[in-house]
Amino acid sequence: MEMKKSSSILVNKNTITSIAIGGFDGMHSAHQELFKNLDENGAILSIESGYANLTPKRYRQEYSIYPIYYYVLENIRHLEGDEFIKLIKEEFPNLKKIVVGFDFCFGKNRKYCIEKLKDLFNGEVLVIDEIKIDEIPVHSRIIRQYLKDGNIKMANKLLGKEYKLYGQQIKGQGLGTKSFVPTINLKVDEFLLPQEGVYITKTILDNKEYKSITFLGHRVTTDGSYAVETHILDENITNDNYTTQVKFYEKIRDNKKFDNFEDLKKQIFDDIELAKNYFK
Ligand SMILES: Cc1cc2nc3c(=O)[nH]c(=O)nc-3n(C[C@H](O)[C@H](O)[C@H](O)COP(=O)(O)O)c2cc1C
Ligand SMILES: Nc1ncnc2c1ncn2[C@@H]1O[C@H](COP(=O)(O)OP(=O)(O)OP(=O)(O)O)[C@@H](O)[C@H]1O
Repeated sequence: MEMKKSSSILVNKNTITSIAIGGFDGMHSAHQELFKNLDENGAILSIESGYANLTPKRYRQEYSIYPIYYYVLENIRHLEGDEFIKLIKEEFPNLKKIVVGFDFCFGKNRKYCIEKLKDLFNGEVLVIDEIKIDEIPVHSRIIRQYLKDGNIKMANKLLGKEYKLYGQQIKGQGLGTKSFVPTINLKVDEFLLPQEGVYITKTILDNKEYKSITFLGHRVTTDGSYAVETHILDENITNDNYTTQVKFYEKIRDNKKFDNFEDLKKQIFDDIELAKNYFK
């Protein structure tokens, strides 16, 4: 199906004939399976719990061609089952089909689930069985845990893409260029930060992608403060104040305290060699 990405603000809800419902933090491979079952006038109904940190709300549309409509859980959680369905029918008057996963529940105390949805909705309800990859069920909470454990490979496998976060460039200690290597220091809000350590990454500056290596953690060797720092391989990038994106590929080691700057510097150059070989 050849379709352009559509933003929910540009799409009239009257044209929508199918929706997928859920939280959709991560827009991971199981979520994408749901979206495959939407028709060409499909939409995503994303229920905001406030906990999303894999793809915070304003970054989610990037991962689907279907327009995303957001509902705040706090505002709808008190609804009884029939009230919830009534609301959806009012919002999308031409709705014919609802796509949800096997564990979808809704309404007050989440007491209404698939059977109730089929009873209450006078259209098609398509239920997707639990999607697993290598026997591991695909869920946002499981992906979060892999990231917290530094297991980027598994997180990416379940995501169906590289985990990517957005950050704002900030000033560092000013030590990097002088004593080690130049780095872009980032302030990251909203996104889950993987475990402390050194990672093979790609960094996107103004829509251009660069091979990079990224350190996340407390700078235990220098000032002890928490930092997210990216060093771009192969190129000399002057620090321009672009919103920066970092895509994670693999963790190469834990954060470590070094006895002196010289040892840390040696280690950083070894890390850089490893990263260069990874991308060969
Ligand atoms: C690839 C790489 C690996 C790093 N590894 C560590 C580390 O293991 N331990 C540590 O304390 N700091 C580590 N750092 C952070 C350095 O301490 C940091 O770059 C230095 O303090 C300069 O900071 P600045 O950019 O704020 O001036 C690493 C930095 C890079 C780029
Ligand atoms: N592995 C899966 N297989 C099939 N459907 C799924 C799967 N994971 C989520 N869904 C469905 O996708 C929609 C969005 O669900 P939700 O946002 O709760 O995803 P989740 O990844 O399970 O999140 P969490 O881990 O926070 O519960 C729901 O309709 C849900 O039933």
